[in-house]
Amino acid sequence: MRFAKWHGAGNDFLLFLPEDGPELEKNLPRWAPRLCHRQMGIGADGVLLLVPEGQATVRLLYFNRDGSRAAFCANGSRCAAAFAFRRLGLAAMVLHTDFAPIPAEVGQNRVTLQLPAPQPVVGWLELPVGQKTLRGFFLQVGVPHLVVPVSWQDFWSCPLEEAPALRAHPLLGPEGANVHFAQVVGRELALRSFERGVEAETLACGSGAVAAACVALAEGWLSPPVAVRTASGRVLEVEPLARDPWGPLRLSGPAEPVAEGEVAPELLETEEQS
Ligand SMILES: N[C@@H](CCC[C@H](N)C(=O)O)C(=O)O
Repeated sequence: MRFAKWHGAGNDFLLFLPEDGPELEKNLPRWAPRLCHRQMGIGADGVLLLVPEGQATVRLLYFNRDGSRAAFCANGSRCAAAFAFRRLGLAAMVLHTDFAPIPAEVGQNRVTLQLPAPQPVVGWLELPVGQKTLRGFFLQVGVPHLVVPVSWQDFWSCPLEEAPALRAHPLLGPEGANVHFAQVVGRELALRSFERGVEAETLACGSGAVAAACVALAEGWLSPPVAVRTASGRVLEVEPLARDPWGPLRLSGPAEPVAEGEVAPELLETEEQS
């Protein structure tokens, strides 16, 4: 089975077209944990299946590393658009995600997505975690995000101790949320992300970057466009289409190819890996 690996600001993905392998749509929830395993697989944060539907329309299915399906992955969608440009010759397309139809444009070294307004925007919550109470802003950008403002001296190296408890906090409902620690550094928003379905820190989260940028704009921490520096060092740019920080937005950033190859059939045939 043929695969391609790309990363969007360090958030890495395995990409497939239906012709790459048999019954991918049915099998990917089971195969994703094996393919994405960092030591016993190829290694990735998630898997995408691109199903070309019309002239410039691609249905996009996203699976987290643990095999759970998520409605949207912004960095994955940017990588999918760049991959569709390379394999299908599409420079502009609409990606039909489980969240919404997302127009995407592939430029030189950058992919831009046009996103609908975040919804619902729940707002600030006080979340008890152990002996502490943490404040976080809860909203959806296709998938749920909790944005926690911090002021850490060692922002990039500080362990994300509270992240697992926040990610599954009862106040966030049964699905929990992706958790992002955000700090204004100079004119940028520095962001560290702990993702659902990966259950660990990832080097970037595109929809999380959008969520954090909206909070930064609404709270007056920064003005548009917002440069979001991710843990990979790569920067994502978030720009509202109008003045309203809660309206439709544009997200742009790099999407970089890593490898193409064949998945060893044994990887998919072996017993379940943990
Ligand atoms: N990395 C993503 C978000 C992927 C989905 C997320 N892990 C979830 O299950 O909610 C992005 O770039 O948006």
